[in-house]
Amino acid sequence: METFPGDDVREHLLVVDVDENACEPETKIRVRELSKVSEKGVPILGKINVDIPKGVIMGIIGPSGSGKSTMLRALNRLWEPPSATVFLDGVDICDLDVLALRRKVGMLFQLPVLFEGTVADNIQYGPQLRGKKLSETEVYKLLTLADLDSSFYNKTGGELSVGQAQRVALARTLANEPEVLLLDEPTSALDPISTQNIEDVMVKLKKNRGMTIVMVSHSIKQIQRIADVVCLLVDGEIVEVLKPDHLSQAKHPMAQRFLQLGS
Ligand SMILES: Nc1ncnc2c1ncn2[C@@H]1O[C@H](COP(=O)(O)OP(=O)(O)OP(=O)(O)O)[C@@H](O)[C@H]1O
Repeated sequence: METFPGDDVREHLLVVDVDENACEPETKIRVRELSKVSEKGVPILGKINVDIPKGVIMGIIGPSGSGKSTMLRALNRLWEPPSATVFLDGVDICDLDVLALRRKVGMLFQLPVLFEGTVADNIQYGPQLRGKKLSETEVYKLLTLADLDSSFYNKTGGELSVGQAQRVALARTLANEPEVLLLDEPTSALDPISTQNIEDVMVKLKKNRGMTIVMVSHSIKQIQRIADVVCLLVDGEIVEVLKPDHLSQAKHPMAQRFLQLGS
């Protein structure tokens, strides 16, 4: 069996078998002893260990300032993690070309920022950087995948609602054919219908494409709707990894308080 630095912590790992019939689900992202200390010496992340199985939606929840975004950003090197702490398909992500990594591990933020030009220009941008020109049909397919109809093709950012812009940002990310999607509170600025649209797309991407999705959310209800597994972060440490319907069994006192107050 392949071993990784920090694998001696494996027995302490909080691991959930997402599919109870599977012996050991394939790990897409492996995090080992990931720590971060601020420039002033304040601990932000403390020796995080987690295995993210392939083809699941993992929700990350926790109180404000607990390190959720920092952890997420380490997974595609928006924050550069120390070497040998984050592995994609068993390869240290610090050894990968950073742009190639970010194509494989795409990210969507809380507020979508579209480039100038049309929706189609935005969607074609990533592949174009690699010398690939997406055809009109390919752009339409990506629009459909992000739950947008063909009328959006020639619209500009200024003509879109935040929810529509978020779906364009999603289509733009999907144009790079990522294997993993990182989502940092992707629906916190959206109305309930736009939220549901995005959630539906996530579930379809997992089901139809086997996509691995890691989503930071402040909404416990959202996590319960779409996540297969939940990672609970408190003060820079993972205190629980649970199935969403087992959240009420979280033992950590801060976790319990957070869950009681959460919506
Ligand atoms: N570059 C940095 N330098 C100093 N402190 C930082 C830096 N990045 C993050 N922090 C601090 O680290 C802690 C964790 O931040 P992070 O944004 O990861 O938390 P979070 O759980 O995502 O919070 P929120 O839910 O409010 O978005 C916070 O106290 C934040 O102020």
